[in-house]
Formats: sequence, C-alpha cells, structure tokens
Amino acid sequence: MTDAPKKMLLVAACALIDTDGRILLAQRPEGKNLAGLWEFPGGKVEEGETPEETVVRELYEELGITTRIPCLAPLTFASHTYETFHLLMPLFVCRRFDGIAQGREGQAIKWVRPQALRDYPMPPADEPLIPFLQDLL
Ligand SMILES: Nc1nc2c([nH]c(=O)n2[C@@H]2O[C@H](COP(=O)(O)OP(=O)(O)OP(=O)(O)O)[C@@H](O)[C@H]2O)c(=O)[nH]1
Repeated sequence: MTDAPKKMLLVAACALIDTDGRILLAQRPEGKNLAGLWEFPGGKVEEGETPEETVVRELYEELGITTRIPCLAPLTFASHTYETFHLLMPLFVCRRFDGIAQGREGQAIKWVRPQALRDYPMPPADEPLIPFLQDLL
C-alpha cells in the first residue's frame, strides 16, 4: 500500500553572514513544531511572492534586518519529507544587509562559526546544508 501524496511546502531561507564569517541561526520558539531547534531565518513563500521576496520580507519581520534581492545568492536547497508535508527549501546567502539582528518574535538568535554549526541541533532538513556553508566560508 502506498501512502497518500504529501503536500509540497515551499519555504525560503537565508544564511546571513557577518564580517567575521559567522552565520546567524535562530531558535524555533516554544509552541511551534520543531521547537528549540536552530534554523535559518525564513518562512513560507506566500502566494504571488518569489523566494527572494520571501527572504527579504522575513529577514525584516523576524530580525529587523533590511536587504535587497541583488544581495541574495543561491547556495543550495533542502528537500526533506516530514510526517505531514514535503519541504522544499532554497537556501540563500546574504553578506550585505543593514541593521543589527534582533529576535523580534521572541526567538533566541546566535552568530555561529561555520565549524561550530554542528553544536546547534537543527531540523533534520537542515543537516545536509551544513557542509555547503562550511565549504563556502
Ligand atoms: N525558516 C525555516 N524553516 C525551516 C528550516 N528548516 C525546516 O525544516 N524548516 C521548516 O519549514 C517550515 C517553515 O515554516 P515557517 O517558519 O514559515 O512556519 P512556522 O512553523 O513557524 O509556522 P507559522 O509561521 O505558520 O506559525 C517549518 O515547518 C519549519 O519547521 C529552516 O532552516 N528555516
């Protein structure tokens, strides 16, 4: 017997890189699924949005960071089956942005050195992304 097909969820995420080559991770707040895990800022691509527009919007909403679409470079993507949906998540990198990142939705944030990424438990979809960032930085 085959399982019913799962809904495809398109989420756009971004690795913000600071001038020291550290990457910003945000901790998923209590009450959400995967609470406590560290993830890249981002969110669901809304109707009528491009993934780049989603990232620009989410960086501002979640962190108070402003950037522009030309400052986003595609790095890799995650494709992972969760229990109730299949996640497809392009990951951009961004080194040019304005503002001081703050967790505006109550989430903890942390600037993490590439070699320390494995010290922060991440959603299973994110784990294969780590070597791409380590190679880049
Ligand atoms: N932003 C982000 N989401 C991720 C990452 N890895 C990963 O599996 N996800 C999953 O992708 C989905 C992102 O949706 P979201 O952040 O917009 O939604 P959410 O669960 O906070 O719910 P809500 O915004 O509807 O309250 C979640 O199911 C989340 O668990 C990641 O690195 N960044």
